Amino acid sequence: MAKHLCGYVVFCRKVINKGACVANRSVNPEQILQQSEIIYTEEDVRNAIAVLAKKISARIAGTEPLVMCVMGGAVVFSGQLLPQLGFPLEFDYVQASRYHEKTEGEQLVWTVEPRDNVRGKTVLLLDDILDEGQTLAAIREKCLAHGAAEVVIAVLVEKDLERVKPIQADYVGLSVPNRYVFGCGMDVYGWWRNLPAIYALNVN
Ligand SMILES: O=P(O)(O)OC[C@H]1O[C@H](OP(=O)(O)OP(=O)(O)O)[C@H](O)[C@@H]1O
Ligand SMILES: Nc1nc2[nH]cnc2c(=O)[nH]1
Repeated sequence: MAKHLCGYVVFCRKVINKGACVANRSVNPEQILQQSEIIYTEEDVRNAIAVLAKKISARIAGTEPLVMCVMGGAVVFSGQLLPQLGFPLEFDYVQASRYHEKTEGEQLVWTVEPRDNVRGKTVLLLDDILDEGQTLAAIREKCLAHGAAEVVIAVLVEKDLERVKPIQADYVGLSVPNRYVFGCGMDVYGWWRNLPAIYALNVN
């Protein structure tokens, strides 16, 4: 059975809790963009992903990994990285959210959890951003609880918080300052995941 979920059509997966995927209409997305600052260009992002693809390939080519996209933020990163991984792999996704179109994290809400296809596999988790680390720590734990042999984590960006996090990524494309960032899959109040560059929100 097909379900419509946040613009994606999802076949035959149990949807635990339909996440809030509606953009905040009380903000003006054009104004937000004008008031923000570009911190990485499209070319910076492309170069960073090419470097990540080489490093990841050197580590997991030959393991026939299960690559898991953390929806929805990692959709752009996954889409750009996957064609550069030149070895056999399987693909799946999970969905968990704790920002809910806001700029501060709250409790993690699961929409699609990892399932038994992770058993015995090298799982490559792809996410757009590692910020406080709570999201990826929870996903990794569930993958291991379902019997994953190992979990390798790659993120497009990591936020520099200057404090210890509950999880470390194995591969980080770009480092971002401690500001709310968007573009390349990352939203700002539910908008602008489609931007090819990375921006930082200016707070007045
Ligand atoms: O390291 P953390 O502080 O836990 O934050 C990182 C998470 O935040 C974002 O997801 P979000 O909750 O915004 O959901 P989304 O993927 O739907 O944007 C992002 O995609 C990461 O998964
Ligand atoms: N879009 C976006 N999502 C996040 N999730 C955690 N931190 C961030 C951030 O800075 N930007």
